[in-house]
Amino acid sequence: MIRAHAVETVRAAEAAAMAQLPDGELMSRAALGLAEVAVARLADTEGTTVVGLVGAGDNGGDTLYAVAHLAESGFACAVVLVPTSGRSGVHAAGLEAAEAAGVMVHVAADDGSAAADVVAEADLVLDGIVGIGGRPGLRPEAARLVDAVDDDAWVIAVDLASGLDPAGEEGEDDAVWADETVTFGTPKPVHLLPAGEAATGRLTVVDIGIDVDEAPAAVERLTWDDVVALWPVPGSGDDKYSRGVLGVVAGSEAYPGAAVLCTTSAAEAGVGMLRYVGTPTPVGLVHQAVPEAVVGDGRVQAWVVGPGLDTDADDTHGRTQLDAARAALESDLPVVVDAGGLALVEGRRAAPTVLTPHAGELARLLTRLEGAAEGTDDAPSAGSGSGPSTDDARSSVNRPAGGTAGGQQGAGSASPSTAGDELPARGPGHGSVTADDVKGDPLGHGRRLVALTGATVLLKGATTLVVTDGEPVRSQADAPPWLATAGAGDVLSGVIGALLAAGLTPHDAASLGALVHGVTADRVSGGGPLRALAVAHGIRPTVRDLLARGRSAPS
Ligand SMILES: NC(=O)C1=CN([C@@H]2O[C@H](COP(=O)(O)OP(=O)(O)OC[C@H]3O[C@@H](n4cnc5c(N)ncnc54)[C@H](O)[C@@H]3O)[C@@H](O)[C@H]2O)[C@@H](O)CC1
Ligand SMILES: Nc1ncnc2c1ncn2[C@@H]1O[C@H](COP(=O)(O)OP(=O)(O)O)[C@@H](O)[C@H]1O
Ligand SMILES: [K+]
Repeated sequence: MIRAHAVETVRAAEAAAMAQLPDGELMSRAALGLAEVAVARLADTEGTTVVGLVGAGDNGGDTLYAVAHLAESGFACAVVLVPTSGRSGVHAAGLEAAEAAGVMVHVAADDGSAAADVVAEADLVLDGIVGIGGRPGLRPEAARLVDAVDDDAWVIAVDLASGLDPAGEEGEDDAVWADETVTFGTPKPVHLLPAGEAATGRLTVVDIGIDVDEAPAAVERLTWDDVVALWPVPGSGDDKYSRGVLGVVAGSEAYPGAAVLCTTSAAEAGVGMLRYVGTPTPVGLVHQAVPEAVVGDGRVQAWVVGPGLDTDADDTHGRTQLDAARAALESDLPVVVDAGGLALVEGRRAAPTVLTPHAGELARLLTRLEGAAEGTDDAPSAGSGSGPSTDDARSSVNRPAGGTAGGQQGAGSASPSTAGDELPARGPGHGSVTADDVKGDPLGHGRRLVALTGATVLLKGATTLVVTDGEPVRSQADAPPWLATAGAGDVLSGVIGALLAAGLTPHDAASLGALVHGVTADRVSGGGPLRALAVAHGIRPTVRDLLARGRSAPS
């Protein structure tokens, strides 16, 4: 597991380490580690020239010492001092070390265009403008220098890309876009959260001897090794019931394919037994595609409610299925609620619950529940026409146009959430939340839904966030953009349901499900298009291989 720590935690750990060490030791370790990475990248790129952008704090200090090491190793090195106060504004001892090593020093405040010319010549740029002490955004003098960086230069952000919010909460376009970030001691939240991950580039952690092992993480990311630690592997005393029975209320006459996708992935994830509750068309499809599934209600350990559920159905079969969905939500069993099921959520459930919205669904749910909490009438039901807004141009999440469900051969159409995406944008207004609002602050909006429902909220996207009250946020970015395809969410809900039925906590089931779903998509895609059904069929070999990896790893 990768664990990222909040700035306060890092500063406390640094203070504890510094109390035991000679002055300047931590900075010296940070600078040496940074210089070693820079040397390796210069070798990879056959670069010879280095420029350090140096701000007013210790981030600039790290950079000055690192550039001094690089100059001593024979590279042509310069630094540009960014603060308007010039030399007097930067780390004095670091500047002295750089000059002693023969580094050229340029003061941006004295001659900005000459400094920009120097920056433009560099093969490798060290961004030491600000680190964990930075406020989001770049000042104009810094932004001009950053703009001058050559497109082919390798940009290493020192600790974090300057301009980003270290906490990763606030989105900020005006920031350095790094090829790589060299961070010290431990990753910071910004490195793993959607607001900063893309601008962070490749993440390298340099050990400087601070101890955060016992400190709570702010953000976590499961890795392949966690599959071995968390995946429910049956023992010799198990039977199908003890391994967990999953009930699935999914699919409808309007969207039958979602039932196939969801039950297929639950079966592929190795659930002990599957019960399926649906209307005649998806029942027929599930019989064919997943003969293991038992059709009809019965005792289960967990439910998946909602993929492809038609909450507007008013025929007898549809109403019976909706009754089963509501009964599952009212039960004291763990439930994964996805797509159409989200429209049935009225607030808190006492039992473990995972809500799996994408940005548009989260916007609609918040609008409805917050409207209800305020006693306003601003509470649209699913399918009422208040769909998510158009894509945010800044977002890397290029959701496909809605209504692409025909791409699932033989599986009928996917979930109503997909159809809902075709609906017109709901503009910002009284009490309403838009999909763009959610994309602009995914974590903040996820937390709002957690506060309203007490559930674990899994917010889907290029980076999938799993938010649970009292737990570090889990952030998974394992999938290729090809996974943005109709029905992929139906597959995810089946995997999470299987894990909940086996007894995992909602937080572990959701994040482990997202990891395996994303890794499977990556394998199935192999760099090209994928189908949701192929992802569902890829779950079993992916889990097998991830578990085998653990068995073959040295203890
Ligand atoms: N504390 C420690 O023991 C260690 C700290 N290290 C380095 O020290 C950094 C933290 O240093 P500081 O606390 O001095 O803070 P920073 O160097 O991150 O930044 C603070 C300075 O930047 C200015 N500033 C803030 N936001 C700005 C913005 N948007 N544009 C321009 N200037 C801005 C502030 O006025 C202040 O002068 C870490 O990120 C890391 O690089 C490392 O040397 C490892 C050890
Ligand atoms: N740009 C992207 N990169 C990687 N994965 C993505 C991206 N966009 C969406 N996804 C993933 O694709 C899946 C889409 O699910 P969802 O939107 O619920 O589709 P559907 O409702 O059609 O099943 C989610 O797991 C989501 O995290
Ligand atoms: K930086």
